[in-house]
Amino acid sequence: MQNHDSEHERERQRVERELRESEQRLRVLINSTPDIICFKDGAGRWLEANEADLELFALTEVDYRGKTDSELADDTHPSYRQSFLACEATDEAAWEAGQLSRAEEVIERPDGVVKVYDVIKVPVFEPDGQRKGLVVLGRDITERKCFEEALQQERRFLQNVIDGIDDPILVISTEYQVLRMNRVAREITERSGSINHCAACYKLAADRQRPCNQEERPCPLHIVQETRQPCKIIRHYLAQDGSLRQYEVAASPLFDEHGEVCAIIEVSRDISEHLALLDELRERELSYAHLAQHDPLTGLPNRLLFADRLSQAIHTAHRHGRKCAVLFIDLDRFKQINDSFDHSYGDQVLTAVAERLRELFREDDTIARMGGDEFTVILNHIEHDQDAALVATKILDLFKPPFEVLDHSVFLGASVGISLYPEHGATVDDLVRNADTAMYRAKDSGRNTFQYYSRDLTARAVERVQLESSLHRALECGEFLLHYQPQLDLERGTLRGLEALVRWQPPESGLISPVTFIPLAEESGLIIPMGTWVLSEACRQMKAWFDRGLVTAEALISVNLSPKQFDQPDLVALIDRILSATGLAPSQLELEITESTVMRSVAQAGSVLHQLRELGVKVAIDDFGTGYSSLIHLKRLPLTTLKIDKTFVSDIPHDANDTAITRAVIAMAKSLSLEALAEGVETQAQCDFLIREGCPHGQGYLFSRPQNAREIEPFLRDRSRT
Ligand SMILES: Nc1nc2c(ncn2[C@@H]2O[C@@H]3COP(=O)(O)O[C@H]4[C@@H](O)[C@H](n5cnc6c(=O)[nH]c(N)nc65)O[C@@H]4COP(=O)(O)O[C@H]3[C@H]2O)c(=O)[nH]1
Repeated sequence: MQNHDSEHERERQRVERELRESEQRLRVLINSTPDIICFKDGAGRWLEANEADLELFALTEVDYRGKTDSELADDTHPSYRQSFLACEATDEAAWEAGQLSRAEEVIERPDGVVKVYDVIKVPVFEPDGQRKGLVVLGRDITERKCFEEALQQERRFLQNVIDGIDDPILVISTEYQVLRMNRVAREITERSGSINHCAACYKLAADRQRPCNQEERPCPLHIVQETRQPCKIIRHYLAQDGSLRQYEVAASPLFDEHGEVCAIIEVSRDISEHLALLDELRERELSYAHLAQHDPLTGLPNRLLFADRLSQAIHTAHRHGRKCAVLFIDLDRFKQINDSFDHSYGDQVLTAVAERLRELFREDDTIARMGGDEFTVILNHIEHDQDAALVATKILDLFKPPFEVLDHSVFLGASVGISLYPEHGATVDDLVRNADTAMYRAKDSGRNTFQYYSRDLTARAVERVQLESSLHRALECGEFLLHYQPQLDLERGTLRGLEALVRWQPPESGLISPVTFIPLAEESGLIIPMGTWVLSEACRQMKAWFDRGLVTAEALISVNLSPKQFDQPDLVALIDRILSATGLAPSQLELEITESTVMRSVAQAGSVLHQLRELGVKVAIDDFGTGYSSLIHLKRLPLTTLKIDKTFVSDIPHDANDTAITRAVIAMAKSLSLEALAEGVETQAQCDFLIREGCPHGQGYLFSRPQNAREIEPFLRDRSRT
């Protein structure tokens, strides 16, 4: 029994020793950690705490065991009070949660140091649910918290800085993700309904489902990634009020630690106002420039701008070896109007005059008001001296109808002075002064007229202007007629055909030669209607002669075509229409075109000639030998006849040169399989020479002068018998 007791005692002592040792090991263990560890019982009384915990709460010298937090709060320095009470509250929360809970607890120490602990509380229950004990583990996170706080502060500071900028700022990752934005950018995205600030930039800024592609919408992210340099682009946005806003988007790269672009900073600035201001300034500048160079009353260029334009016109004319003209216009009777009515009435009359003048001129002509009732005009590209007179006449015609101003009909006239570059001056001042002098001469010579600075030009221009207006009348009144000159087979004396030659028979004078009026008709464009009439009349007459048996089916009617006629775009169609209308066979029509007309543009002429040949019409080269035809070109063109110019024929067979040329032309015609026809055959000697040299055809006074249709008929009758 005693043995049993002592054994029991030894066993107890061993267990006690082991327990102590285990407790010591446990204590060493829990004391070896810097974390705080505490065990409480179900009523919140401290059972055990490690050294870290005791030191934290300055409990090393306090008998803490069996005391609650509230009791310890009374036993320790008052600065701990708040921490103990807070701890008690979080203990309770852990009990109620019934499971591990975690929270940060702040402990303010008597030395003023504030510690933050990350505290885990694990409640332990009895099987019947009674509270058994609470394990409290805490880690000092004061340093981390300080670091995080500093970081937060830094972030807040930076955010405040970018929020303080009034332009929207976005930081965008290379994955298009908006990483950060400032206040303005946030407000804009909120206003536009894109609340998700972390959305992709294309969704946020452009409401797109995929990244912008460079063509539709330039992407600063792409540009910066490619160039690694900052870039600027302009973007247009429709604002909520419907106005179009323009933003300048400046993007800069953000590099990572490897030097790679990891994001961009995009700063957008609304430059709409700035641009509008620039536009306004530009417009204002333009309007100042306009005011400085224009007459405020009529809006026409003023003296200053006129001088500038004239100097340009002189320069251009000089460079291209062309002419230009200055017209100086002074209103007749304007002073009377100004004196009879008030000045504002006079102003309105001047405005009306400016309006009429403006309508008359082409875009590249300048019309200016020099002051008072004086206007000037610059005519660029004057081809002939007389062209300026035609314009002056049109200006004078402008003044024929009265000006209706404020219920009054005002009759005005004008005097026009003309100076030409380079004949009448090489500078702005010379040309204006001389046009002015000419204008005074026009006033002296009875007003409502024009004068050139040089008198002989005026005389010629007047004649030309009159001739041109008479030509118009001639066409309207049917004053043109045709003469016909026979063309013969030189050897047999039979009729080859007839050349139609136009004449003008004005009622008040004798016949006028085409040499006088054809060039003018050509210049004024009148040649087109006139030429059409000649063609129709010649074809009609030829058909009539054919129908009456005066000419054979092989006989031709030759009609001259001037360069402008040849250039008509519908020439081939016109001839086709005339042939159909008159019933003449195409093979009976021969068109005469001068060498120079064809040589201007061989390619174009070739195409027209081919079309004419396809129609069945013959084509003769007129005045052959006077131009500079290249044989190669002649060979390529579908011609039928070469007409040897009468200047060569007139001196054969005496003149050695002309004889040689005529001989060569006949030989050339043969080698090109063309028919040669000599013009201006006046003597039998000429005719014999031509026959000897093998020229098959000719025309000239030797056989017949050109005569009207009725007069030529006996010749036709005679020849058709031969
Ligand atoms: N010295 C002399 N002259 C002779 C002789 N035989 C004829 N002539 C003249 O020589 C000119 C020949 O016409 P052209 O070379 O086509 O030259 C024509 C032609 O280029 C042009 N022309 C005439 N009628 C028309 C026409 O209807 N339309 C076009 N576009 N031009 C025409 O006017 C030019 C002159 O015509 P015309 O005054 O009728 O002058 C005609 C004719 O009268 C002669 O033996 N000796």
